[in-house]
Amino acid sequence: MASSSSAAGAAAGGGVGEQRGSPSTSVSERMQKSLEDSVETLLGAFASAANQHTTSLLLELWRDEHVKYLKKGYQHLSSTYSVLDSSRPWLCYWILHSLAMLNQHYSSAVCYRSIDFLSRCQDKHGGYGGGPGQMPHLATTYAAVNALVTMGGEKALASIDREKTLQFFLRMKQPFGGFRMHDEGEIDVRGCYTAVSVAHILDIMVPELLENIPEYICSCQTYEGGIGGEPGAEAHGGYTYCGLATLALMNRVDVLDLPSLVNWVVFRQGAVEGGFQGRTNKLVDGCYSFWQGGVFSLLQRMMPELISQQEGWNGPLLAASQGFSSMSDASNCVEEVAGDETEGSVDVEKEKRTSQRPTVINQFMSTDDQLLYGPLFNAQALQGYILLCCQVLEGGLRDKPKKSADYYHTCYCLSGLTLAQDSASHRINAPPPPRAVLGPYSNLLEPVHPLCNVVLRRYYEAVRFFRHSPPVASYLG
Ligand SMILES: CC(C)=CCC/C(C)=C/CC/C(C)=C/COP(=O)(O)OP(=O)(O)O
Ligand SMILES: [Zn+2]
Repeated sequence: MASSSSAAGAAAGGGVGEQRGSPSTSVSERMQKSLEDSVETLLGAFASAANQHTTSLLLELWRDEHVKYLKKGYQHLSSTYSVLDSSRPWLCYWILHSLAMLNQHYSSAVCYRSIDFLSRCQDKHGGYGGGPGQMPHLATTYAAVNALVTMGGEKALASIDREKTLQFFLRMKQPFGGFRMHDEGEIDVRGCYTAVSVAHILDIMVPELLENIPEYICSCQTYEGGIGGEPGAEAHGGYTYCGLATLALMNRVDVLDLPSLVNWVVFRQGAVEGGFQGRTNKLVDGCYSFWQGGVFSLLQRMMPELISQQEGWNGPLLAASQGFSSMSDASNCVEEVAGDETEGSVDVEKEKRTSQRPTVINQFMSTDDQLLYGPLFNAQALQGYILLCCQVLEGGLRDKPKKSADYYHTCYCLSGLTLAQDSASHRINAPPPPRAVLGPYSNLLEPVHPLCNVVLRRYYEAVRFFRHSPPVASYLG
């Protein structure tokens, strides 16, 4: 694609063409056709240079190589990445989460060592720094907590000081709704997301933490429709994911102009490559498979809100859900979590009442819950980009061909891959139909929670664990 603002990723059925006021059928049909062609184009290019056997090998996820690459990295965590000395909880998270998506189990020695290391990164006043003794930072706090949730088990989860984490978050909180990333640090939408995602998992979402966040994120939505890092900044996939996920966690996506956001993000998928770019006129990059793919995953779960925001979108958007049931009865939400709550402190009745609205967060309260709508992007083309262009034969995944693999891109390419595979599932946590998985079905990864990006079964374990923990003192006022 080089630097084109690609006509890609449109809703099947052509919502984008209509929204722009152009002759909708021909534009949307052409866009849809171009998306459908993109995997074919990639495969065709490879097939002409290789025999059929090689082509099917290229569509395989090279699990063993990736696992070897990740395990080797984890063994040498302290020495290999001295440039990332202030991001060591990130390395733990990227590697452990990648292994979890690949369904690899860690030895108790690895867990013990990791919990001990992350505990030494935990500041005595709350939050996690980039290494032992370093200043606590919201981003490394998110990474450390997600790494501990990914390992799971009481020792890992109980090592997090919830009370002090909340105190740290409240110290970073600004009255207008933003968060500083660290003491004296920058304020941007990452701060809102990292604080709210962690607060959601730890069950410390107190009202004063959430005050004015929706207004702040709303002020970061740009004329293009995506979300920038701060008011006035350019719309970018990383910040759009952070902003949308934060609001979804708070059930406040109503403050955004969702049709405009959809209009921006559908054009971020490369019509030729199938991968995503982070912003207009930039190159596609494997890591946006998650940041932009995650935006799509969330939008797929907030279609009723989107439809209600713009009349006239019902036709094209509903067409995008072909093959999906139109609306499910959400009343069976929370059964999964509620079933385990009998002796716990969760107000099941309240949960059930709020679950009548199919919000993103409610849709994950039950592993039984239905996905109401199909994806608004070309999930096959994205899988094609990840498998064909981002895998490195020696192990690991990358931004794009000619770049080297690294743990950040390995984590976010795999996170995007699993979301793309799951986007055609009809139920949360149910395996997708074979046609949804590009390449052999053995490519299928463990499902992740699109709001927190941890494997789904560990998300449920952590949510149950913290809901059964005593309320933090700040809660009691
Ligand atoms: C949870 C958490 C901390 C999320 C972070 C989200 C995220 C990835 C933000 C993107 C940051 C950014 C400005 C990248 C642009 O880099 P670039 O100019 O090198 O890339 P580009 O050319 O693709 O825009
Ligand atoms: Zn990248």
